[in-house]
Amino acid sequence: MFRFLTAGESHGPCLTMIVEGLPAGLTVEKDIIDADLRRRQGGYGRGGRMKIEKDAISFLSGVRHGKTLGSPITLQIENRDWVNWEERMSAEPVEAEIEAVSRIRPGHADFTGAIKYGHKDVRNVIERSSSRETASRVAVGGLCRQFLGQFGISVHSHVLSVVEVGYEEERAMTPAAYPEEMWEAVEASPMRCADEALTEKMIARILEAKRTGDTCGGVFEVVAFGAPIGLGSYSQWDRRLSTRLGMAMMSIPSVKAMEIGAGFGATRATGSHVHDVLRHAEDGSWFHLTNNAGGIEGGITNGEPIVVRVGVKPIPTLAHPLPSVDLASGENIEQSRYERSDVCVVPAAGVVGEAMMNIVLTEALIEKFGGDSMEEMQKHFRA
Ligand SMILES: Cc1cc2nc3c(=O)[nH]c(=O)nc-3n(C[C@H](O)[C@H](O)[C@H](O)COP(=O)(O)O)c2cc1C
Ligand SMILES: C=C(O[C@@H]1CC(C(=O)O)=C[C@@H](OP(=O)(O)O)[C@H]1O)C(=O)O
Repeated sequence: MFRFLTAGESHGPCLTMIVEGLPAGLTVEKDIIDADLRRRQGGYGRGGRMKIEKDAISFLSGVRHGKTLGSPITLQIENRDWVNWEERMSAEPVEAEIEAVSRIRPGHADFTGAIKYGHKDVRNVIERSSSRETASRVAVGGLCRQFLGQFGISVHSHVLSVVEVGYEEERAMTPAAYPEEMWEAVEASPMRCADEALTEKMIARILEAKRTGDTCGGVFEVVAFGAPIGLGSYSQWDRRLSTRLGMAMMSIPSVKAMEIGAGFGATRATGSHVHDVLRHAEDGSWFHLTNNAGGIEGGITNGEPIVVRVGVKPIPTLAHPLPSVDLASGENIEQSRYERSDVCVVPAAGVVGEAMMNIVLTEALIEKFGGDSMEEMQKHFRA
């Protein structure tokens, strides 16, 4: 069984991850994980914190001489901002009076977290509800990416829209719709969008929001290539790959919607326009003429690219804050709190989405072809 846990406060000393269930003998490179961490830090619209952090992992257990041992893998990412927070975030009691945060930000976890855990200082909520935690997911996803690569599976993401600015035509989801050059253009774009003109328009939209103290959401797409037919199952609700991808994508903070394949679009057309016609090629392989199912039928991969589209709400912290409540006084106030914040994170959230796709596929691949070593797993996979 593959599983992982993450720990760490946003302004604490570090983030820690423990990953269990990867087979022994997998070659893992720190540089590949660090490159993913850098991609998550990027994207137009990020705030001041990303100028401080230089995310990179250290392996603390489970890897020797560049190969997994089959034992739990511990990863760590340093929070460089910690030096500015040592007193405010000290695990030990401190002499100094630390001012409590009490003005609730609408749309963040401030209200629900404070009420649920009985915190009088919203700082105690912010620290773990912060999406700093998504760096941990990307690190775990970077391990999974290297594992899946050994079985010919690769995962990419790109941005489809920011607020109302996006592709006007419905995009196909067949393998031909994703040429290799497209991903090169995505990686070169500050919006992680292959279309240069659209990239410019998205940036202009973010700037416009920023000028008025506002924030932006949008939609990203994650695509997995090379997954074999047969991952996931219809046998129980929680074994469907669609269920597991839904949970994984919806777990990303600020994600409010997800579609598989044509998604809501499939509800606006009739069956003859939606279902993907199956063909059998002369070499014995299977393929579909379209991919509206997004690579999953009956909760099981069908051999086509797995395509999910994920909706990200606008960032809750506004430079021009909304009215709210002060938790300490109970008074309605004209302005909630503003602190340093991102304005748009759709490109970064896409990289987190890639990580979650890598994680779900790793779990499903191990479930189907599992083995204690890579050699054993490769044998099962080939069979
Ligand atoms: C990569 C990333 C960075 C984020 N940065 C911020 C930020 O700087 N300020 C903020 O208010 N919210 C930010 N968010 C969104 C909040 O973390 C999120 O809205 C909050 O945890 C509440 O969860 P919910 O939106 O899922 O309800 C970010 C989200 C992601 C994925
Ligand atoms: C630290 C990260 O994102 C943070 C997510 C976040 C939030 O409220 O979710 C608030 C901001 O934190 P800070 O208040 O320290 O500037 C973001 O920078 C990160 O992505 O690594």
